[in-house]
Amino acid sequence: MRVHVVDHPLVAHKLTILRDKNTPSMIFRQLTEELVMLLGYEATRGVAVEPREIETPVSRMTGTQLKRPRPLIVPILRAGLGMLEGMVKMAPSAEVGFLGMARNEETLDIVTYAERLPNDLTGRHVIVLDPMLATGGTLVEAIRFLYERGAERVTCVCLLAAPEGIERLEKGIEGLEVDLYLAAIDERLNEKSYIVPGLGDAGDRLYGLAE
Ligand SMILES: O=P(O)(O)OC[C@H]1O[C@H](OP(=O)(O)OP(=O)(O)O)[C@H](O)[C@@H]1O
Ligand SMILES: O=c1cc[nH]c(=O)[nH]1
Ligand SMILES: [Mg+2]
Repeated sequence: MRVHVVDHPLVAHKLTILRDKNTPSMIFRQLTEELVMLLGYEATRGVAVEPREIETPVSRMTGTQLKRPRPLIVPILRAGLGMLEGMVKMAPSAEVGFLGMARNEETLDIVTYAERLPNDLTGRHVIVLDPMLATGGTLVEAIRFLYERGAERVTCVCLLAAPEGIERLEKGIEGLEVDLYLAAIDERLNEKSYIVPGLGDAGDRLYGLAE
């Protein structure tokens, strides 16, 4: 797995406001979108392209276009949904599929409660969106699932990760090719497996309290 931390003053600035517990949901959603655009720019550097012949008003030229099949963006519900709009703005011709996964806050077991993806992901570059990589359980499940469906390549875009989660991910997906893009790697997990200092529960901060 290749881990890329996007080291940029705009990312650091926006992330600081996002972490602040006094930042209201409306601003949190807006900042999430802006951060995803910045991370998404880096994360899409490696998307497959092909030449395209065009005619400008002045001459013919060989330009570039995204290769088909286009990348498939997969937000992990709920919190990943807050990252979708920013990513789609960066790659408007990409397709979108959905994975609904929730971690049981007591047992930390992962439940997949929704899935709306193409049955066959052969040849697809999948870009997974989830703001938080805590224990890594969710992302390990998601990545394995996508590769089992035939994905050719998986890129994950997260806002924050705990070192424990990165380690578990590395072991859990050994042998699978994954690029992980992050705004920051935090200190650790607390006793409830929340990221410290983190930003709290991303789903709750985006959308209000979960049932
Ligand atoms: O690395 P892990 O320990 O698996 O935890 C990370 C997961 O926890 C959060 O989702 P949550 O389960 O809270 O669901 P939600 O988005 O519906 O709030 C987050 O968005 C990740 O999906
Ligand atoms: O810190 C954390 C850990 C898991 N999920 C979150 O939303 N936040
Ligand atoms: Mg949550």
